[in-house]
Amino acid sequence: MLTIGFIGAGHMAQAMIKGWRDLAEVRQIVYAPNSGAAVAEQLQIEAVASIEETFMQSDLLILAMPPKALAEVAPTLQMLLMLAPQKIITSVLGGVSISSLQAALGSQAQIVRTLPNVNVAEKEGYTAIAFAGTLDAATRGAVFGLFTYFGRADELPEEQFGAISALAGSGPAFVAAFVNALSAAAVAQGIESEVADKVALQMVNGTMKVLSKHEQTPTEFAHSVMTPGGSTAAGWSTLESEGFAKTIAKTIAATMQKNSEFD
Ligand SMILES: NC(=O)C1=CN([C@@H]2O[C@H](COP(=O)(O)OP(=O)(O)OC[C@H]3O[C@@H](n4cnc5c(N)ncnc54)[C@H](O)[C@@H]3O)[C@@H](O)[C@H]2O)C=CC1
Ligand SMILES: O=C(O)[C@@H]1CCC=N1
Repeated sequence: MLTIGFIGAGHMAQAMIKGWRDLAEVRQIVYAPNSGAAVAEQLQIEAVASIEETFMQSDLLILAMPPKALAEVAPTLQMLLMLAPQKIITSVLGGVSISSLQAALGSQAQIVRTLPNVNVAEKEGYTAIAFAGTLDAATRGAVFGLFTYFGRADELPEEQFGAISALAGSGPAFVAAFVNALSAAAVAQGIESEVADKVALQMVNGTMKVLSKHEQTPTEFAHSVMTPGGSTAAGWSTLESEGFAKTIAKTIAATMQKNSEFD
């Protein structure tokens, strides 16, 4: 039995717990100062009372608190790691590099830096992974296997984590904003809100399925919808003249800028 222990019980921890909960031979436990017990009860896992207890019971510890809480949590973990240096510490802290984690926890710590997204809850996640030099090949393979269980995972150079965080980590929020904007625009044209939400979701789901077949690039696909001289082309032209691509580029840049401030 492998025990995975979470420090932090927020949105990301909960998504990971859901994604892994039907994995045979895995037990999940969680610690968070105020919400741990309630989250554990809701997700039917075990709550533990302290960082020490989480550490001692876990084979793999997931740091899933806000990046700024690392300074608070690290001294306890650093001390515990002196007693059990083999524990694998997997961080999901946005923007926090392996070298910062090593500075906080000790240079010999077995650190994995990951960047999952909330879609892991439905096993449709994306996770970027980088390993500290201290991890052997077998451990890297085992951790990689856990993250591919709930979606796609790639080992990527840390320099790419900022852009990937904006794209894959924050991206679900931006896609949700797009769905919401489509639905709101239909409501403004007289469609009932429930109907607009349902139609927008079905359309986006269908589009993603077709695009995922990779038979056309997104641009080719868009052009296949645009009947020459037709209505889609008129809407597309407004999308371009109103600066849709520029807005997205600025959104990604602002997300990356903030992410870079956490290290
Ligand atoms: N939400 C997301 O989509 C993603 C989040 N992340 C990372 O996951 C981490 C958590 O983010 P969210 O779940 O969104 O935040 P959240 O605010 O939903 O959850 C944070 C959790 O950490 C706990 N916490 C706060 N201070 C703590 C401390 N000193 N010791 C132990 N636990 C503490 C809180 O009680 C809460 O359970 C962040 O580092 C974030 O960068 C990474 C990728 C995606
Ligand atoms: O908003 C954040 O800072 C985290 C990192 C990626 C998604 N959520």
